[in-house]
Amino acid sequence: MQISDTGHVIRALTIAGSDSGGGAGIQADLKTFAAFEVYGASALTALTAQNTQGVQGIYEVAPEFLRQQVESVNGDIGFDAAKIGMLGSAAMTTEVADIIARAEMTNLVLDPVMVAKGGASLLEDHAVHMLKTRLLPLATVLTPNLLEAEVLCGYPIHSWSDCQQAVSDLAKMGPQCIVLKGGHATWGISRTLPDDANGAQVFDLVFDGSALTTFYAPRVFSRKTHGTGCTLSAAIAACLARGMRVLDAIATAKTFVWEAMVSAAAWDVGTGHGPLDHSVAPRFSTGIEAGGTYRWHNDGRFHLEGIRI
Ligand SMILES: Nc1ncnc2c1ncn2[C@@H]1O[C@H](COP(=O)(O)OP(=O)(O)OP(=O)(O)O)[C@@H](O)[C@H]1O
Ligand SMILES: Cc1ncc(CO)c(N)n1
Repeated sequence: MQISDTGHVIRALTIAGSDSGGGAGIQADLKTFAAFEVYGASALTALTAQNTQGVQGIYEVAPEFLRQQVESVNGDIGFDAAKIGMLGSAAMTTEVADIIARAEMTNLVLDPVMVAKGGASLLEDHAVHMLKTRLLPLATVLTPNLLEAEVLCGYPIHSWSDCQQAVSDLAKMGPQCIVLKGGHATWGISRTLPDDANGAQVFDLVFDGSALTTFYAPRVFSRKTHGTGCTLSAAIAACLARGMRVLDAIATAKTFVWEAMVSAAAWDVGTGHGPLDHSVAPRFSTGIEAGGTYRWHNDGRFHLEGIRI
């Protein structure tokens, strides 16, 4: 376990849904915290009966009981960072916003989970307004995928300039930093990316309110992508808990997801969209500067474009 300068064990809290299949949600978050040697606590918003093929059922937790879980953790263990994942309902979204606002929490990573990989809805439509107005302003880092960014912005995102417009509009809603995840970019959008002729690159576009930072990594051609978003946001939270700068935390988290995806290609869990391998060792990025374009190199790190290695 990592110990802080003041001598306490570094802790992170996940407020999210349970995935019985173990690949996404709370389970992915706790495995990720452990990989980063951060003590993980959890508060469950919902239980899903889920596997690599899809979501078979959802059992909602009462919002008051979510509050009780957070109070139990906060009153005894505490946490240095938190991540929010699946919220399920508008009532739960409001409850979590109230809890977070009152806790005056720093280091909050908000993954605006809306739909599972198989297509099941994980957020009521009318919760989106609450998410936008109550939770986005409290986020240190917001991590929408393309579909989630489209819902939050209210327009389709079909090109690189749409992506730039979207992160700028999302920043106006209050989060300090936005990571627009490009994992779901279709071949069409990939062709419109700078310097990507055949969609072989996956991009993430980061905006901190003043500068755009772009990360490119080689696309991993794998069906084992269940829980990539949960793992990314949990890894960012773990890195923030450890005291890392936001951009270094994002680059480190991306590296972890990429390595976990590549490693998972070697084995099978379930018959559908398999989970990642959370047992890979994190590789820490440092010195990532706002405004740069970073590209993955086969030494396993992101390098600033134009710099010889
Ligand atoms: N095929 C891929 N190859 C390499 N990196 C990928 C791939 N798919 C996703 N990623 C990366 O994984 C991270 C999560 O992105 P993604 O767009 O899949 O999130 P998500 O849709 O929220 O995930 P989830 O399915 O868990 O909800 C991003 O950093 C993205 O760039
Ligand atoms: C519980 C849960 N949270 C988030 C996701 C998104 O991957 C999922 N599939 N299941």
